[in-house]
Amino acid sequence: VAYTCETAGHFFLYQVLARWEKFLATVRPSDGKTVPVKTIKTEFPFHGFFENAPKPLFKEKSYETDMEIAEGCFRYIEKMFTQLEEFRAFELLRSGLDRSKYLLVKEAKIIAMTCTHAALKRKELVDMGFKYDNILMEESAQILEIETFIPLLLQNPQDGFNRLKRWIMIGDHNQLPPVIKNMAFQKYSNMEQSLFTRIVRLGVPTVDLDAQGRSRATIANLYNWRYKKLDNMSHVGVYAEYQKANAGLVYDFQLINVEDFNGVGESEPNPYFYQNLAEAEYCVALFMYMRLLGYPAHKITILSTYNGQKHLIRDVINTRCADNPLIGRPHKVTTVDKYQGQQNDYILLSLVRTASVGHLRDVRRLIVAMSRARLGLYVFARVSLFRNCFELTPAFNQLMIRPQQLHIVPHETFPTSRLNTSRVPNSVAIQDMVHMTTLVYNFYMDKVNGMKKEFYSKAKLNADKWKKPGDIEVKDVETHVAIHPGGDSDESGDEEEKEEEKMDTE
Ligand SMILES: Nc1ncnc2c1ncn2[C@@H]1O[C@H](COP(=O)(O)OP(=O)(O)OP(=O)(O)O)[C@@H](O)[C@H]1O
Repeated sequence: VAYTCETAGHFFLYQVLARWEKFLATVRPSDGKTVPVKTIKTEFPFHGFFENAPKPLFKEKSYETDMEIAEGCFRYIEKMFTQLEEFRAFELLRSGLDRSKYLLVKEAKIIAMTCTHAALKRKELVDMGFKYDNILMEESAQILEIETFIPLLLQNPQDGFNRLKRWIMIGDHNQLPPVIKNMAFQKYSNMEQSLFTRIVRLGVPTVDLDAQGRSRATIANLYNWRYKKLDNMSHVGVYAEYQKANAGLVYDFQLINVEDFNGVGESEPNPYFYQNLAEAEYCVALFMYMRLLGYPAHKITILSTYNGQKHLIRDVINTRCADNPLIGRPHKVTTVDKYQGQQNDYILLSLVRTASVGHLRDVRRLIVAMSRARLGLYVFARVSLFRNCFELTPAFNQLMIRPQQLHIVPHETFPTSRLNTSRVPNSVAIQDMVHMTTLVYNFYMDKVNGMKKEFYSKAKLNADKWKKPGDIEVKDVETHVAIHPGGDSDESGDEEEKEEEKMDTE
């Protein structure tokens, strides 16, 4: 009770402010009389508090200067109590929700929320007296036109005017639009057109990004044709990670043809739930291969263009490698649509379909898929199907310049010092999915056997070194010996202890 913000408030009022006002009454000149400079120093009531301040506190040269110092000191004290007053609400508001609401309305300078949250909580926010001047809307080409307006209406007008001053929309109409499940609404009412896209189509001036800083230049070529002007930022050609090749792989991007496995290509166990087992196995095999070479799992993402395939790939991973500490899981296994706005160093992409192109025919989906990788993009697909799709040709023409079999560099480990531009003399072309899975299995067994061998030879070495009790020589101690037999003031001492101390200070 003694140390609450409330008591601090009373203390300020009755002890601090009262003293300050008394001080002012003494030192302020009245009726044209002058007050001696010295009076400020002698009457100042907070000498004790400013004990640690550089001395002397008052210069005693002019009345104005010393008065300014005194007022500065008081402002310092006053600020502390003002802050305590601001925290006072937290003594009363006990639940996390109440506290966050208080912060939201009174303190927060920047508030982040989704448009869906804004829609759900609109009434609550307006009732709370929520206020804001600027809106920054990210991925606004992916928001329904009607939803775009909700964030603009989270506060009541003041004197008949909306206080909103600025609205910045960031988005890319070349990537995927909002999701409309009903086909009639989507196509015939054109509900999938966002306000952002409408504004762009109407010719409203926009600020266009003219350089990308994510992908290698070679990978950027797969999608930059879709933009008016999209160069590469300078660091993309300069940083070492962009200059080095992808370890164990000949190319930085490749389209890998996947034929039927046991006579099956795409399958549709439920309506619109497309799967392709051969591609799923191939993707996972490449992931396992990369992990065995030393690629970190969190740098690899597996994408597919269908939800069904996402589930199948997850199943394959759970069966083959998720519980294996040598391999584990990739950073994410998800759909291209869900991955819009995200990126990773290496993307393995499964296009699933083998009978018809399906919804990849929408170039916006292709652009999202091609633009997620920083350093490596490996696309698994039925080449004969996709190469004939007119809409996709600018990307597929480039993909098809390279061989359509995965080319690997055996025995190279991650990270490699090989430059991305250098030629690889002894690469191996993978014939098909079965070839890859067999190779990965053998590679895995070799690695495990190698590790076992190393482990046992080390164990043997340790066994050779084993000493019987009494074998250890007692050396003369040269360093300081403590007076007490249990005392340990030895400077050169315990490494572990030093580590602990270091960690403590950090
Ligand atoms: N100025 C910069 N310097 C260094 N790297 C940059 C710079 N700008 C962007 N990048 C790199 O590019 C990546 C992509 O940037 P960002 O996520 O802002 O793009 P975006 O336009 O939101 O992409 P998308 O919407 O397609 O996902 C960043 O993660 C960063 O690695």
